[in-house]
Amino acid sequence: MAGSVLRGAERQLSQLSGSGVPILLRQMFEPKSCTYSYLLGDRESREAILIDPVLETAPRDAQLVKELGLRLLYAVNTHCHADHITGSGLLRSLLPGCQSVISRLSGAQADLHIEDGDSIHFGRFALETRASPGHTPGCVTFVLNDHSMAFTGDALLIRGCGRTDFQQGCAKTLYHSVHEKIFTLPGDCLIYPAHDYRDFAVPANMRCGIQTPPS
Ligand SMILES: N[C@@H](CCC(=O)N[C@@H](CSS)C(=O)NCC(=O)O)C(=O)O
Ligand SMILES: [Fe+2]
Repeated sequence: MAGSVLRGAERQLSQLSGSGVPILLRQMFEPKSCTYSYLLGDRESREAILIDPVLETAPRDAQLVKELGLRLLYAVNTHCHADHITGSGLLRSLLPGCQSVISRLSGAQADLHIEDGDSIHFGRFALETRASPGHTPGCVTFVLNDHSMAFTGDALLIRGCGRTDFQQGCAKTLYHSVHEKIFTLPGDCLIYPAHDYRDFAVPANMRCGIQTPPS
């Protein structure tokens, strides 16, 4: 049943935003590209946004939006992805009223183009757009209006950052973005990256690889 699939693929995170207003937050994972997508909703108005959806999991995401009784206003991209096709195009077909969003600097097609300083509103909440170029020139970080959460795309990953060797990447630019746009957030701001690359090889090889008992 779809419900059990959804429960396996999503994670319910913090219930309260920093301002004490209850926000709905679901973290969803797409295993092929190791991508996290984030569904954020206002429990009162039921307005919602989805950050970094993936094409293959767009039907799953649309179903979750319906099950939770949400109205998806925006399918938002932190940047023009190189490792997967965005689900925003399919989501706007599956969920009428949903608009696709990406930065103007990305050069990509979308219903809405955003720039540094723009806010995306859903119910009582808003996401502030912070330009955080370096991985790509059009990368942005989305910060919840009370600064309790930040969605960093590939600018800041888990103990690392996005690569800078293609898509007009620049290590120096990314260094400045991370230090000036992300590290300046409050110390208790929760960081939600776009990927979780789990390294299986090094931990296994530290234990002498895969050991099978002698036959
Ligand atoms: N290293 C990745 C390979 C996929 C990849 O290149 N991912 C990008 C983000 S999607 S454009 C990236 O910046 N990765 C960080 C890196 O250090 O490579 C993998 O392990 O699968
Ligand atoms: Fe990327």
